[in-house]
Amino acid sequence: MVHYSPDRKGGLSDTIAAIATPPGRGGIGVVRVSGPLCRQVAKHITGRLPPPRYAAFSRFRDGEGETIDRGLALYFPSPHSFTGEDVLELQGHGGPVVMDWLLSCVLQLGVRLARPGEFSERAFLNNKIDLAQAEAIADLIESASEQAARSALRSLHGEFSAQIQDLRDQLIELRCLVEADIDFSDEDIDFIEQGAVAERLQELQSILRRIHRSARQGALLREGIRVVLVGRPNVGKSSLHNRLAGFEAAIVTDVPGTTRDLLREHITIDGLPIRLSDTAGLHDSMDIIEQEGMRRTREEFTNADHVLLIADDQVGLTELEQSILGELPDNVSHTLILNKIDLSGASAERREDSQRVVLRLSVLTGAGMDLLLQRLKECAGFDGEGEGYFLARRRHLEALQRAGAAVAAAGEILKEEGPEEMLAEELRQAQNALAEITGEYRSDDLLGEIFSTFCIGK
Ligand SMILES: Nc1nc2c(c(=O)[nH]1)N(C=O)[C@@H](CNc1ccc(C(=O)N[C@@H](CCC(=O)O)C(=O)O)cc1)CN2
Ligand SMILES: Nc1nc2c(ncn2[C@@H]2O[C@H](COP(=O)(O)OP(=O)(O)OP(=O)(O)O)[C@@H](O)[C@H]2O)c(=O)[nH]1
Repeated sequence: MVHYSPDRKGGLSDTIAAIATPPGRGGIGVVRVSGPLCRQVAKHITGRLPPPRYAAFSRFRDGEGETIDRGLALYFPSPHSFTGEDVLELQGHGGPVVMDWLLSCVLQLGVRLARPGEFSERAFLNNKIDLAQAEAIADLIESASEQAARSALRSLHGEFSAQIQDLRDQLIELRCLVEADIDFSDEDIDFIEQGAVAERLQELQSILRRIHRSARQGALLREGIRVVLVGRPNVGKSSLHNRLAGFEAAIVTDVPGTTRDLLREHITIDGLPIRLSDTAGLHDSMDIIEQEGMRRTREEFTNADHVLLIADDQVGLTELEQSILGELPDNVSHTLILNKIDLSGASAERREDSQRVVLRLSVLTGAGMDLLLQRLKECAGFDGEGEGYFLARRRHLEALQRAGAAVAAAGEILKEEGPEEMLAEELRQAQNALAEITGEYRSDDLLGEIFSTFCIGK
């Protein structure tokens, strides 16, 4: 991790450059430059200033006049560029040597190397994009599925920000009304009727809930859920893992205790990422390696979102499964899977009692696997529709929750006919929480935290 030391005072007046394309060999590679020195850099390297926003085929030369490469130069004069500053792109042949040479020539002209995320940070500081949009750029680059990418793109286009902004405007309007009422209270002018305020608070609450829901779905697309497979040896954990993962990742044998260590895999079900871990079979064993494996298994399921406890349908639940069920933490949901129905003769089914969901299936034949996929999506709270999501981050969910809590508190104050000043204060809190999402209300620490996780050149 590159240490992030924001120097925002003079930070925006210097010129930065980085290789914008991924490291290694590629068909094309791009060196991107942003800041006031772009014009000079263009003249030095290409011999002229390319016409604004037109790709100009040029010869790139180093300080000695030697040709580095021939490529396209693109010049975007401020403010009509990605960063809002003058931007120059030198698009050459992708290859580490050519790119490094080109970059080092640019850096000799008084330009400094950009920090990770610094181009996006400048776009943010120059009001080209807001914070949620900047985050969406990173999320788009890192998205693991098409659905995740689509959701990130919606945020990048400003749909998420627009909804947040709209909500904020409504909060501000309501707060102004309440504050006007405070200012004129001794003159006995009733600007607002209590019933009307209550109604508007409720409306705001329901919009907040709707946004939170789309954002939570989006966060699931981004982060997924952690699922752990547990069960006694030979019940079919590794087979299930492989079936879910779609390829032979774990070693499957009929010797009990084959899986001695943890196996982790990232899979997606209809776009929902699942971090799956297969664990050592749980049993009372004297083998020191197996005991260590079992200790890790227990550790793994205490950190899980969901546990799939697998048993053999022919055997059913024994004391061991009962004791595992007893060990599961309250906040970890679980499903009991009775496997190998092809041997027991039962048919695939889902049963539910007050304590748990039980699935009967066969990993070998695939019967009942659809029930399991459905169950996993249900546990994640994922509806799989894929439309209308925002690829939100925890930070956004948390801010939405705080805004919701403040609106709820405002409603309480109103109901109990508490002081209007307190009501206005809660509305202000809600408004600030929302402003954190788009970055209008922020700390430098937060910016550092966000942009330092970006890749170089972004
Ligand atoms: N070659 C190249 N491709 C790229 C980028 C880039 O920087 N360079 N991008 C980098 O992420 C993305 C595109 N993002 C961009 C965003 C804004 C502007 C821009 O010039 N905006 C001006 C003009 C807008 C207009 O003409 O409508 C502006 O906002 O004023 C350019 C690229 C993806 N592809
Ligand atoms: N008939 C039948 N056999 C199955 C089924 N699922 C798994 N098996 C078989 O059961 C045996 C054990 O499967 P594994 O997946 O290795 O079991 P495990 O629970 O991971 O075992 P350990 O690694 O020892 O903990 C293998 O021979 C599998 O082919 C099933 O649904 N039906």
